[in-house]
Amino acid sequence: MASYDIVLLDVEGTTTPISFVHDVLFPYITNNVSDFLASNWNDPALQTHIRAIADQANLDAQSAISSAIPIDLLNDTPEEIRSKILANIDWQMKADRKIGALKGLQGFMWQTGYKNGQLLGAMFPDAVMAIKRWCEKSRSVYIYSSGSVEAQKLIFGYSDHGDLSGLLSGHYDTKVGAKIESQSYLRIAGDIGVASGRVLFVSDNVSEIRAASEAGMQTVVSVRPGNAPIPESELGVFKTVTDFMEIPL
Ligand SMILES: CSCCC(=O)C(=O)COP(=O)(O)O
Ligand SMILES: [Mg+2]
Repeated sequence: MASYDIVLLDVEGTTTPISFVHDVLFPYITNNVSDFLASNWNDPALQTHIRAIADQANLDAQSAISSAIPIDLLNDTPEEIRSKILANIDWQMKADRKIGALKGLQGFMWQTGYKNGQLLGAMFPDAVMAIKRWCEKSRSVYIYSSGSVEAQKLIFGYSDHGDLSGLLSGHYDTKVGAKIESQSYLRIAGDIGVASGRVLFVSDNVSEIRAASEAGMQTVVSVRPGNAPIPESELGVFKTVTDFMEIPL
């Protein structure tokens, strides 16, 4: 592996167990969303997320996605809107959809859970050790996740290893582009102001790794308990680690 200046990390399956996302973060949403919408309906910040979910639902309905029900924010009653939004969140979460509107609402809701102590972001200990070592050795660490920037700041800010936010130089979510498109990685390198070859991207998802590699980034696949197995056709194509401290500096 060549030297690198920037480390770009995925979250779920990389710094954080998939089980934490699926068994803690997602149930927090499904268990609380109905009450949360009822209690906070008139909050302008919530209404911004509602509009984004409705816009996405209308796009999905136009694209004939079978579970999508159009939401008419001007003519539906508030009760109709609320119940359609709840149905929409339910199917999107069951499908584990990595789409900006849903991820935005999730991050907004998790804020309450982290701040009141119900949620504590789970980190693999070796990921935290490696992030600290990279910072000590003058590498800058950035995050790129399907989770919203707000959700990323929360999981690292309220982590089971304390507040890690000071170790991170920046965050990207899918506003910069889809994680399986190489253009997204070129945009991130451009935004940081570095040649893509000076960036090391670590993720559990081989399609993301392939896209980053096509953009010229160096890559490592994160192999963690509970992650999806690497497809047989991809075995041996990319460097893999089970512990971040194995990644050379
Ligand atoms: C970053 S906070 C919650 C995780 C999440 O919702 C998610 O979709 C993570 O996807 P990733 O791109 O980090 O695998
Ligand atoms: Mg991931």
